Amino acid sequence: MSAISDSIITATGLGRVFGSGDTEVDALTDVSLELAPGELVLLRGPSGSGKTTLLNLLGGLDRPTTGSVSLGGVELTTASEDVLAGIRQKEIGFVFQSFALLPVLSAAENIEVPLRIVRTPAAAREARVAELLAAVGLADHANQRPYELSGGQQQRVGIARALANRPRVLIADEPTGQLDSGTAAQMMALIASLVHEEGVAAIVSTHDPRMAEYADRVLQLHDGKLAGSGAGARGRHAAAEEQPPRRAETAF
Ligand SMILES: Nc1ncnc2c1ncn2[C@@H]1O[C@H](COP(=O)(O)OP(=O)(O)OP(=O)(O)O)[C@@H](O)[C@H]1O
Repeated sequence: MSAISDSIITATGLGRVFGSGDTEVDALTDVSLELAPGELVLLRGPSGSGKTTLLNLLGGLDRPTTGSVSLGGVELTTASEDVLAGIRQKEIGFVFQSFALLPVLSAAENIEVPLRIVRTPAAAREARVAELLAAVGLADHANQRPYELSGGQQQRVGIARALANRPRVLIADEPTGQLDSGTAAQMMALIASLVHEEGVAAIVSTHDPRMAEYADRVLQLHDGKLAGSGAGARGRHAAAEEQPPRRAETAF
């Protein structure tokens, strides 16, 4: 009940068909979900099950064939390109499997890019970049370029950049796909702690079943349909540890 009224993203009956005629593909069929602040939802499913398609729709990078997505009360499905661009810049942080850093910029400058795009004043940019570099454990690597950093360090920069404008939603498509398993686990732990600290609603796709350890909730996609959902390990721990005070807070 409270998750519904608190949710930042509400997707209802999402469907996405690619192509037409003989080449038509039902990439996504009748997917409904909600995301609440401070919640890390893991999106699992085999290759081709529709994870990227769903994340693109939730992030306003693509429009559904059927259904609707609202973010903070704004209906993305019918929003103009200008409105969508503004929402993507200010309300959503994207993390990509390929890191997608600008190679000529340092770690600090990469993190600063989204702040420059929304014309944040220099002093505030500097403070936010320093805060984020520290939060992702790269305070000593501020001036290094991506090629001077390990894959895990590059993805830390990617996560910091995604959070730069204090988005309400974090969307990460296979953020650990290019990392070894130890680094991948560190990255998910980092994402989980930042999501909870910054109160961001996060949805993260992965092939790796071990990542459920860090999630509050796990959604399973199969052939473009939601095939199941359940509490992640974090969600189970949180429910056991936090339920009494939460109930008291939401008793009304
Ligand atoms: N632009 C497109 N044109 C045609 N078909 C597409 C397009 N994008 C995705 N598809 C198809 O939609 C289905 C879902 O693809 P999607 O990339 O969302 O899956 P995924 O779960 O993210 O896969 P992976 O884990 O391999 O990234 C697949 O059958 C794919 O071939």
